[in-house]
Amino acid sequence: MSVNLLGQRMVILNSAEFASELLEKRSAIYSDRPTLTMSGELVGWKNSLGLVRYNDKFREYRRFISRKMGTRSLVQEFYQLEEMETRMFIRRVLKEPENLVAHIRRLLRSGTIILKISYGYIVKDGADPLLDLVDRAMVQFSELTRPGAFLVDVLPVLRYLPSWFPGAGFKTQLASWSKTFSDMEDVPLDFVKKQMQSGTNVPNFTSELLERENLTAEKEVNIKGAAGSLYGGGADTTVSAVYSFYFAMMAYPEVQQRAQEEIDKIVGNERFPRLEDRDNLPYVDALVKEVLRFHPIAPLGLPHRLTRDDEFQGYHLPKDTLVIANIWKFLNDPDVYPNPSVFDPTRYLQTEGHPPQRDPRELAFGFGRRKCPGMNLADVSVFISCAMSLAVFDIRKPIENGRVIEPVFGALSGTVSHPLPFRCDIKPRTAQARALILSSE
Ligand code: HEM
Repeated sequence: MSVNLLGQRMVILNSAEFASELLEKRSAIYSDRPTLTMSGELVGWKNSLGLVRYNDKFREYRRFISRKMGTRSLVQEFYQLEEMETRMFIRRVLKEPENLVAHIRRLLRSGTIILKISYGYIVKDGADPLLDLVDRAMVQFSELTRPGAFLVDVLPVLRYLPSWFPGAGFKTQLASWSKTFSDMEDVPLDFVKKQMQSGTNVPNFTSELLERENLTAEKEVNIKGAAGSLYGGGADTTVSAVYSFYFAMMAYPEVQQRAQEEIDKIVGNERFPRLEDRDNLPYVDALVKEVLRFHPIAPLGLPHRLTRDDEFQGYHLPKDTLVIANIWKFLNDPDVYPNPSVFDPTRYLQTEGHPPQRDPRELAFGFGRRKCPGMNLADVSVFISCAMSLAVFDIRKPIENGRVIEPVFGALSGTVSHPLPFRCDIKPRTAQARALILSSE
């Protein structure tokens, strides 16, 4: 489908095969990003990987990140951290099950994990200045990129007009937004440098690059940009996945039960499941795939910009076209995933006469050279959150005035889509499960 929005040509791909043909096989010309005047040019987010143009900076960022988490075996370095932090998460859920989202955010968004990986920073209990800063920056980013929020994105000329001019009022707040963005990159970088000088640094993404790379001013800018991008990309996405997992378990008790039976049989009840157990837990593994399909977290991915004219199946695509992959549609295609609205992990299990359905991870993380660089880490985070939760909790529909409340799934729109808030009843499965959770104290 092709639309023209005030002179900007956009092509929306509604077939996974087309996405692969164009964004993957012709990646060399389909990997640029659009220019966003407000958030990108004026506030500074153009230095964050998701918005970086397809150039040397892009290649350097990707190289930095791929060396740290580009393969499944590389992310094994984070297994222990993931398991430890997820145990803390489980304990918080036990103590305050009604604050489920807040706990998921603390684990995955508010970055106990990502801030440790990127900067070796340990988030303090209660108010934490760095956490507060990066969180503020992320909230501002989603405000700044809300479609239609700023006229200057449509009429870039407004950036040159005084703030009293109609439509240019954004200028009064610009300085404060830009400062939040630059602080988000500078404050943690200074933290790492100080830790390195004082010999108290816990090795991390930033310190390893500062040590290894031949440091020039430009390199340093790229290192802090790449580290900030990890937070930007990883903050909200995995939160959404784990939250929709809790919804699915409440709505599909038979799936929950089968996954728990598998864990009981393979892992037992004396310890939590570990990431090394994954190969022996095919149903839980399939369940994680279904979590990524059931609620597409990035329903339209991020737009790819075409850098020269192209022809495809008789159509002409002019240079500068924004090409959008309709990931939501790919993951809900009834020809690939029959009864797509049903949460069913058995789709991915091979049975007599039934080959497994396509692994949703091939679609959910985008395409070509812009494919999500955090996908291996995300996959590990989502798996361990699901497996540990299943091992110790029963997740049930809430009961109000003696009546079971039937769950209705809804999701918010946005670049990153979150499930609408829902209530669920979370209890330890057994006294032994409760003791296991508390033993992690
Ligand atoms: C389940 C979780 C996640 C999903 C579904 C997801 C999905 C995506 C998608 C669809 C894109 C756009 C790809 C494209 O343009 O074709 C993307 C980009 C990106 N993601 Fe993720 N992501 C997830 C988790 C993460 C994590 C944990 C990190 C960081 C550790 C991360 C970092 C990024 C970055 C930096 C980009 C921009 C890449 C670029 O423009 O070159 N993501 N992600």
